[in-house]
Amino acid sequence: MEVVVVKDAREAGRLAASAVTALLARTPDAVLGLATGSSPLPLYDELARRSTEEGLDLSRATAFALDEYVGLRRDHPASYRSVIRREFSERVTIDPARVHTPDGLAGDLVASCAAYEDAIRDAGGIDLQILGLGADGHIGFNEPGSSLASRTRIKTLTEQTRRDNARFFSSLSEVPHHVVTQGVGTIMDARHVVLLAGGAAKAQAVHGLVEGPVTAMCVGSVLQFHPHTTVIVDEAAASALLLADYYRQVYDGKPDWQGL
Ligand SMILES: N[C@@H]1[C@@H](O)[C@H](O)[C@@H](COP(=O)(O)O)O[C@@H]1O
Repeated sequence: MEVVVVKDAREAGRLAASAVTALLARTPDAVLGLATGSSPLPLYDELARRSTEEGLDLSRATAFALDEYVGLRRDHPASYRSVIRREFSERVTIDPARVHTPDGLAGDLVASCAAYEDAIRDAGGIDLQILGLGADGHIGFNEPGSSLASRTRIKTLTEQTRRDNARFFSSLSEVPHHVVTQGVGTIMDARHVVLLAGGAAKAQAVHGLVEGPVTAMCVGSVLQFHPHTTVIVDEAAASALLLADYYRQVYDGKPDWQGL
């Protein structure tokens, strides 16, 4: 696991965008995994800028979102389908037909979760998975106690996560209780994971993820078993890391050609 401490969210976005750009240069038909929440927004801004100003080409890429609320209408501004469209698909050259979001309105949610797993597999698996981090250590919507081998399925949100996400809704009562999320095992299958976290509210979760024991109580800690994870954090989110100076030293001494 590589930990990169950056100055601010913009720098985090630029660094993550460079990983996406390098991947697309090698593999124009790459499969991206997309996260929602506020942490990846500077990344999507930078991808949009590179598309407009530098000709970054996503026309052959495919994307799969991590999660979706159950029962929320598709065109609700807080649905992850809407967020991914607004922040990503409509601002880059990707074919909208190749941008997938779990279906939180499916009549048969269990079958729809299995179909989502099949679609990821049929696309060749995810090359680069963007992740945020919940204050309780969740990735996707895999709340504490999630099976570390889980696949795409229905989960119940904790009240903490509902409160955290209420800012995207007109009131807390509007936040759904249930979601569909890629499982922890699904995320672990991605070939490269780039996790973005910023702000002091994430400091303990970042410490647990990077330095804590691997435990379903901090689901992100399972990434310690992942062969290629890059954790990009700002100073505040890095503030509880015991080995922060060491991570800085490692990154500063890294040759440019290595990339992320
Ligand atoms: N399902 C999303 C997660 O994928 C995201 O990582 C988390 C953190 O969001 P933020 O980046 O806004 O702190 O929020 C939601 O719970």
